Amino acid sequence: KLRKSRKNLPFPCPRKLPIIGNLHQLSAHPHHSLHKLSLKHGPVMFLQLGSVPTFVISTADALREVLKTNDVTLSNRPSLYAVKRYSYGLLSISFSPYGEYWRQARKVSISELLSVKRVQSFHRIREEEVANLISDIVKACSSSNPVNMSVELQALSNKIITRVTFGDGIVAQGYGQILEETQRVLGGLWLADYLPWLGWIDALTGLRKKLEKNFKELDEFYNHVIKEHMSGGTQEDHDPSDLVHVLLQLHKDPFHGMTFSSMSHVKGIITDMFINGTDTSSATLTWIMTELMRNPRVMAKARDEVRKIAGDKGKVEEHELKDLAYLKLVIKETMRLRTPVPLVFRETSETCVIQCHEVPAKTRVIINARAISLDQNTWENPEEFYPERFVDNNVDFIGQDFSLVPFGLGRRSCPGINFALPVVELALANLLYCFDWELPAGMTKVELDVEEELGIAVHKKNPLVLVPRLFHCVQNDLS
Ligand code: HEM
Repeated sequence: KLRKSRKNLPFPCPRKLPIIGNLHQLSAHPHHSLHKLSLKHGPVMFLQLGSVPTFVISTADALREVLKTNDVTLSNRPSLYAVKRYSYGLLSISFSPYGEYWRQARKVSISELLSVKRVQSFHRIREEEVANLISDIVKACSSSNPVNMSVELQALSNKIITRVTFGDGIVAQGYGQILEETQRVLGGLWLADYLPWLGWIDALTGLRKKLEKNFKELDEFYNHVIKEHMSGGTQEDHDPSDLVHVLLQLHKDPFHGMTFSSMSHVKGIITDMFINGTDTSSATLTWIMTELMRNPRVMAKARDEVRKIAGDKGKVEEHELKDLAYLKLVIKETMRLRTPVPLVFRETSETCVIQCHEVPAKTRVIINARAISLDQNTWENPEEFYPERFVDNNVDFIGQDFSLVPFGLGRRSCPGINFALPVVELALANLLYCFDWELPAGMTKVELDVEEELGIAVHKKNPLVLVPRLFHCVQNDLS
């Protein structure tokens, strides 16, 4: 029986405070707080985050039940203040509302920017950047210095995504700081997103000014890149074609030009690539190294596999990745236990029915991917890092059975999975092949305090610092 919609929806809901609702119950790690609340209030709970009505879904069964009848309605995204600006008025794939523009932009991006063939064309960039990373670490080996792996891994994924997106000529011109600031501003807490009527405080605290300054710099950077590409400045070295080059071709194409009709459309998609493609891969790699340090048995097994496959030739090459079965299990298990994007944000596009109750349009929906990975009803000993759990369990990354959703699921699932995995696999395989890893003197276990930016786990204040020991098959002078 369908019950009428109400201001306070009749779902389990933790106690609210006036004005801020349930905001005070979220810690610096919202996915942890939400997980804890869900254990008490149930797998589908209703929160009032400021003035934003929000559903939180925390188990595979609940996700299956809710999406069974609401897959399309829940394929919308909330439009957040900073996101609107950086996506040139919601023209990115990630943030555009569910509808014709999103459908076309996503379809074309999957076939032209993130296809297996396109990703394959960037193998030289991946191999060069992984070789640079290894060579930096080799230098640290000779001086016995510890290495800040969080910084190294973030630099690796930044360099790869920047070269792939903007082309080689651009990297040297040092725009990294602008892009880093963009990520910081996007990750900030915007009152306007939770209490719109208090949004003016974002102006008082200087957040809006920061955004406008950074957006102007970013836009100038994009204009510069686009001008260089149009004038052929960086086009001569276009093997492979970088993503800006491909987007400009699509913009000129009479057929696709309808989708990418203005430069703002092109810029919206560029933002998609580097915002989604950087911290996600580096967070994954940092978590994998963390879990391997905590689990020496798994570290030894993964390292032995890699060294057996690559033999004594001094490095692992991309064509060998397909043979690294255990390494893939390690990655999958890390994405389960340490889900790098723990919260997936959606919004209802129209009124829908959830558990027999009418839910209005524009209700925010948070899928707690981390909580789903820790659900006792789905996973045996869910807190244990045990890659072998996937040996006889074919559950995939892409959420088809709802129990593992690190890349989201359904229509809005991550289209960058084929881009991300070769980066993660190649970097990890070489880190394990080239070095034995130890904790710095005096440290007995790995402690990582993880912060979140944009919902992505990052490790900046308390980075992962490790001491590498060179494997004898690797030359100690790679230069
Ligand atoms: C380990 C790396 C990555 C992880 C864990 C990850 C995770 C995610 C998640 C959880 C979502 C939301 C999905 C949903 O709503 O169901 C998403 C969306 C998205 N990701 Fe990724 N991602 C990764 C890498 C990448 C890369 C490398 C790119 C592109 C270069 C990318 C591009 C996107 C885009 C464009 C969307 C928005 C899709 C849409 O709204 O239709 N991602 N990603």
